[in-house]
Amino acid sequence: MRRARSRAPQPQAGRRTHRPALDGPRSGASGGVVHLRRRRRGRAAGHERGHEHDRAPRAGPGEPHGRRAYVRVPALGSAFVNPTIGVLALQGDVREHLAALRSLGADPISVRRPAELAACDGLVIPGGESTTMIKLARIFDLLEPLREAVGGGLPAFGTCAGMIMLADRIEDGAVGQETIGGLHITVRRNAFGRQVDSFEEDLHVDGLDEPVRAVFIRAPWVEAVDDDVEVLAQVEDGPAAGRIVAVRQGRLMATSFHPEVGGDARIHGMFVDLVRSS
Ligand SMILES: NC(=O)CC[C@H](N)C(=O)O
Repeated sequence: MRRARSRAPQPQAGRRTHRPALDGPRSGASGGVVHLRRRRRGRAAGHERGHEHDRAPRAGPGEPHGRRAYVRVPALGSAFVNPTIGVLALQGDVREHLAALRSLGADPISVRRPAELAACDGLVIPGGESTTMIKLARIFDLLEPLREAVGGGLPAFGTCAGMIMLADRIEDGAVGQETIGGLHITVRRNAFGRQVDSFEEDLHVDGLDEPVRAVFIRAPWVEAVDDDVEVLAQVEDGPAAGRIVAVRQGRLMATSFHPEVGGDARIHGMFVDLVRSS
């Protein structure tokens, strides 16, 4: 298992640094204005990077006791280039996501502990089995940190079981099945049928010029979306035509299918761009 990263300060261009929290815009070293933004809540909690100077002082008045506040100081004029993107590694096809992210120049890490989650600029929740994944998240004390991180604005991308994990509401879930939530959708679990009903289809995805070969494996579909959710793709053929299978809502993305399978990293590319611009 990879541990939470603990590195010496790095001079690399584009590498993000953490500085004590400051309010409001302020002059940058080269005369430009650097907007210091408060670090997202979910990622401040349980933060355990290794260096004292990476750590912000304890939160000031008005902040919950013990919460550390962080700010991000982007290099002037450049988005951060190699974002650290975690893949929730409790169960499922973690390796395929790590490979896709690596091929895009992101810095992927496996996430099994709160400290690893806190080191992420974005998070992928893989395909697998959502009922198992959610139980393991509880057992590993990750469920609340995940909810706090996603609710606090951490960019997240769920595929198949990962879509279920991000959904606010489930139809046909296991009894009492919980989710991380955050994505304002109702997802229908196993909507296309059983494992033997798995299929592939060329799918047009909003934002991509050419269709993707979408692999559906005992997949959910999106039964309903709130107004703030953008539909990126719908099934084009067959009895399920019109069903919503890819969505975005702010910093959250989800697909019913598995873009991590088949060597086409364009949808991961959309997510990496989302992380870079967040
Ligand atoms: N391929 C998948 O991720 C299947 C999802 C699975 N049916 C679930 O409910 O979690």
